[in-house]
Amino acid sequence: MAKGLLIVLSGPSGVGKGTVCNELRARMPKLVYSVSATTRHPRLGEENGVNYFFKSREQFMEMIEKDQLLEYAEYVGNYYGTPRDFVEETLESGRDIILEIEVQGALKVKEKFPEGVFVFLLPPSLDELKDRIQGRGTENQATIDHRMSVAADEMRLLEQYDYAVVNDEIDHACRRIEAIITAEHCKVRKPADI
Ligand SMILES: Nc1ncnc2c1ncn2[C@@H]1O[C@H](COP(=O)(O)OP(=O)(O)OP(=O)(O)O)[C@@H](O)[C@H]1O
Ligand SMILES: Nc1nc2c(ncn2[C@@H]2O[C@H](COP(=O)(O)O)[C@@H](O)[C@H]2O)c(=O)[nH]1
Repeated sequence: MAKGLLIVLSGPSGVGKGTVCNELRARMPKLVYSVSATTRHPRLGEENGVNYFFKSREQFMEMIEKDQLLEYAEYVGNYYGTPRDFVEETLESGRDIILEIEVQGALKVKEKFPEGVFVFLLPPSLDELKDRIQGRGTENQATIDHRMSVAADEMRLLEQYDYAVVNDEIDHACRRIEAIITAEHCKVRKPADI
């Protein structure tokens, strides 16, 4: 059986990765979502095992030591990582999986899975990015400033991705990503790629 596609959706904080990913999952019910582990505290309404697996630092370090993470990164004071087994089992079963992760982690995934599909989500402008992260109202000003300060560096890594999608309107961004996934499924795979 052919393996599933590993799709990595990345981009700066506040660009709309979570929003676009939720909409994509509604449109593509067979698309599996990778729930990450994090040491960040839950936001209002976030549920353990649904939005994230919320871990203490000690628990997260144990996951690293036991090699349970496909990748992990420290981002603005917290650790985030992708549980390995779930991703590998999903791909083996022929289903597509989407990872919604920041750029350092995405590039580590690329080293391990160069055949993955790496999509960078861009804001229409930096002002709009700031408005979105501020408008979400989930972080304090210091955290927003910190996240914005790393956004410019993150966007410089765009050229390492396969696709760039501007999240101007959610519907447009989703249509573009759906088209990318469809095209990737139609791609002729050379023996060296398999
Ligand atoms: N196309 C869009 N137009 C206007 N607002 C948007 C759009 N996409 C997302 N938003 C809004 O921008 C804010 C940030 O979106 P979201 O939380 O999905 O970003 P994110 O990239 O997942 O952020 P983080 O990396 O910090 O988790 C939310 O309030 C969301 O409703
Ligand atoms: N490298 C990883 N980054 C991840 C993972 N899960 C989420 N993220 C990214 O972290 C930032 C901050 O997330 P937030 O929920 O605190 O706003 C954002 O860019 C996420 O996409 C992961 O497993 N690995």
